[in-house]
Amino acid sequence: MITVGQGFDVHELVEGRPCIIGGVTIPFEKGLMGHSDADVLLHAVSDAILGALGLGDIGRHFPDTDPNFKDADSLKLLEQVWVMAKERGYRLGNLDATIIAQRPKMAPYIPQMVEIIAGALESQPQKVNVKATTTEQLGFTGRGEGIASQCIVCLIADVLSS
Ligand SMILES: Nc1ccn([C@@H]2O[C@H](COP(=O)(O)O)[C@@H](O)[C@H]2O)c(=O)n1
Ligand SMILES: C[C@@]1(CO)OP(=O)(O)OP(=O)(O)OC[C@H]1O
Repeated sequence: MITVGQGFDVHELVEGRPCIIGGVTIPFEKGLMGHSDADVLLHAVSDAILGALGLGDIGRHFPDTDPNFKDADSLKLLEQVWVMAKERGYRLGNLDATIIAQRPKMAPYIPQMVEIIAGALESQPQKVNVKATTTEQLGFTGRGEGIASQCIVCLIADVLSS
């Protein structure tokens, strides 16, 4: 059986916060604002998996009103989401994600992001694709006010036929 899900997230870029994307701390003059560490890519990945499972979104499972998730490591949240997928018998088919940011340049950090996401999903890096695009200086991402990410995921459950 195959199920697919998609995720989308946005976080504001502000001064005085670390810029953590895909589990990688990227040297940059600004960072992402959020209740958690605001890892916009891992949030989109988590939402895509939860969508594929029909389980809502990360805000439902990890509310931003809960002090337990203040400055939470989004990789740990993704690992908890992955437990939900495994409990239902799923493994990763493939995942494709896009980071939408004018700056910083993501390309040097993408291989590390892929390794981190594949590790969290107990899968091979070949099944995880992460890419980046600017918006040609248009819109809130183009003005550097925030960073967005989107992700689509395919999960597979092997069912025995009789
Ligand atoms: N924050 C970003 C945005 C883009 N890239 C890479 O640059 C290439 C060109 O981007 P365009 O928006 O002009 O298509 C793109 O292929 C990305 O690989 C990046 O590293 N970081
Ligand atoms: C992750 C959570 C929880 O700390 O907080 P934020 O970092 O604000 O992120 P958001 O993308 O709004 O998603 C859900 C939240 O509940």
